Amino acid sequence: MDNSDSFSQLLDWLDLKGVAVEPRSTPSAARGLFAVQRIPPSTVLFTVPAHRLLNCRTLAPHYPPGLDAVQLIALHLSLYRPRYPEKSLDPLFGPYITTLPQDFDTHPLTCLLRGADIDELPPSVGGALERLKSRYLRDKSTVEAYAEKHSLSLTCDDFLWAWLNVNTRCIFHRMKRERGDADNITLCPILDLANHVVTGPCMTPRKTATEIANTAPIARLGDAFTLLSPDTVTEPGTELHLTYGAHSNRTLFVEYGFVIPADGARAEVDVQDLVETLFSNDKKEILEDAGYWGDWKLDASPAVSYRLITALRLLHIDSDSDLKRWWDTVAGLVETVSEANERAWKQTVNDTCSAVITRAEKHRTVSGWAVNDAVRELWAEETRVCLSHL
Ligand SMILES: C[S@@+](CC[C@H](N)C(=O)[O-])C[C@H]1O[C@@H](n2cnc3c(N)ncnc32)[C@H](O)[C@@H]1O
Repeated sequence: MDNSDSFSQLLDWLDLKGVAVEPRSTPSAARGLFAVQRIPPSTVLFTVPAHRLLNCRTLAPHYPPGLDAVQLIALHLSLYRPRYPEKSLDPLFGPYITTLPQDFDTHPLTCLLRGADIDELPPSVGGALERLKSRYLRDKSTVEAYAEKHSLSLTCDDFLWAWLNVNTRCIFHRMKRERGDADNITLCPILDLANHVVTGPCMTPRKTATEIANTAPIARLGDAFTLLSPDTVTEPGTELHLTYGAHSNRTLFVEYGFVIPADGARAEVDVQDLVETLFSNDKKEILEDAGYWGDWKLDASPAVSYRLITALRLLHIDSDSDLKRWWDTVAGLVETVSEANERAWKQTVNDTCSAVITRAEKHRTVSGWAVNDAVRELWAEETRVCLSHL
């Protein structure tokens, strides 16, 4: 939003006056939301009426059926992407769409699609980014087929911009009867200018009546969205944050394109790619049957995830009687298989940590990603976590 008028036009469109927050530039996150006055604890910052939220209910009346919420919102945004410095021509949500980021050139998905080398990322990060790319390509092909059927004109570049807006800016909002429905999302003006923090004072959405009743909204367009200030006093000039979730840096990087520096991050390493090669097919099948295949992590506390311990205990079993004891550990009937087995899996953790550190050493220089610093931090985090285990 280069044009400082855009925010006041947004407030006019939302029919909001005296809002105690405004967007300002930040050194590391483009824009953020800042207090313009002293704000008492847990104060209503603003309420966005249901018809100004961009979601499956507010868009459904304007499109034939056939798309899920992500696809529908992304389609709508891509049809009305502003040609900066021109405003969005959308008669429905133009003043809001005009405030969206101009591009996502530094987002890892954009870098990957433009040819960045996935091997420069830690393997678990690369795997997560490949999965994000698959989600994107699936949505893109669904929306392209829909657009062709309904004679709508789309470009790839605009769809990527739109899809990344949805992926990085949507928030949970109850739209459907089931709480777990993936369509329970919305874009919400103003709120989507808030950056993420892990801990500390945070704004929170006020629970809607629908959410409290645990049902679908009664109103056709769903509920309004009210944002509350943190539960402590906010001084003027302070940045107001949201917490996007208890995400690892891997998830923050892949989904949102940033990482939290060492001291604030929930540091963890996923060692599946190194550990899975150690297993025979038979043992892999046992782990799959037991529900313990994959999602094997270490953190810097230093802790080894229970899933990884369980898998490594099985790795070091070579008799039927020990296998029976292993099943007993899974069932919670005994604590361990044997002392020797405990020593063996701990040694495998050590060996794995050494391998992770050696691998990270080889990736000191990274060049292909617009967010090279973030990539370096991901490698450094792998080293830190693994050193804490040695
Ligand atoms: C919901 S938007 C927040 C507003 C955004 N900064 C803007 O300028 O429009 C989410 C995006 O903000 C950035 N972001 C959020 N929290 C951040 C943080 N703690 N550090 C760096 N960037 C952050 C990331 O680019 C993320 O994809």
